[in-house]
Amino acid sequence: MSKSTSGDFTKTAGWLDWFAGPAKPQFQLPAGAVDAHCHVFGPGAEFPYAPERKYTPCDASKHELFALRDHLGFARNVIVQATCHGADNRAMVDACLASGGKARGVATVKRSVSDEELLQLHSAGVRGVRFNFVKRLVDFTPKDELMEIAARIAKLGWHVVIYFEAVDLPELWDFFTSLPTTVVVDHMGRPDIAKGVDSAEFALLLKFMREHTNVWSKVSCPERLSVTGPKALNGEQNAYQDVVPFARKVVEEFPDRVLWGTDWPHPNLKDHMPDDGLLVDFIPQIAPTAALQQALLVDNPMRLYWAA
Ligand SMILES: O=C(O)c1cc(C(=O)O)oc(=O)c1
Repeated sequence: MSKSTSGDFTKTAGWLDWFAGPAKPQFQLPAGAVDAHCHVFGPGAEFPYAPERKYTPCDASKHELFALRDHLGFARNVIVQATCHGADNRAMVDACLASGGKARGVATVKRSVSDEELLQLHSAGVRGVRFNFVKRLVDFTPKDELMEIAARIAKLGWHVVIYFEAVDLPELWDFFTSLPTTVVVDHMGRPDIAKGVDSAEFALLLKFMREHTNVWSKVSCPERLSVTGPKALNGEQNAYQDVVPFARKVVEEFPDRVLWGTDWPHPNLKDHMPDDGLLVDFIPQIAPTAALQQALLVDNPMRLYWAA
């Protein structure tokens, strides 16, 4: 049965709901593992979707997120503000506050945010802001506005999460490299997997991380990036083979600056909805040793999100 969208909302046509009844992962997560990229959607009746949104999802509540966390064996979540909520952080903040210290957040704010609001976000567990440059998700925000926000949140010890597509990195380079904080790239900067791991496009992401030691990357979303699969469905233990060389390269070269997350509830997937249990089983393909797994899943996210 299709999942609902509550309140006065109708799901975007063709919307794929998150996978019900995920498998128990075969991969045993290390103790204290963090799902460092996931979202909550609404519920729309309680936390309305933003008027400026580009899609309307099915509801995906904090209760469902926490149940998934426990089922998969994660200890903690980092809840990233989804663009369907714009700069209204209430659903994300509510989830952080209800988590009993098991969730931190990444917010979206406008230049008009007050210092007091930033402090309230901090005490709810927010430790970063997200700047989004994916044109199908958001309208353009002037760079001077973003830089002003970055300077303000730097004082709180927060970082900036950036979401962009690989083809846009050259034009965003100067802006990204002048950010005054730790900078976390979402989903490896969305490389075009069909171009191969030796492409000039992916080389630019590696250069970005090599030359700028404040830059981290999430090695997440193989289900979004993969062209040839196989899909994380029906017990598949070797999913998304074409993404493995990309993520493994980043994990092995920058073991102290990588994060992993489910991306649940997987907004805007068009082809299939992965089984999140099998997505967890993808991790040892890209982080093959216990030391790499400990850094990726525990030490790095704890340093970035739970240091203070
Ligand atoms: O590729 C996407 O559609 C997507 C969207 C969002 C969001 O709407 O916030 O977040 C993500 O991490 C990925």
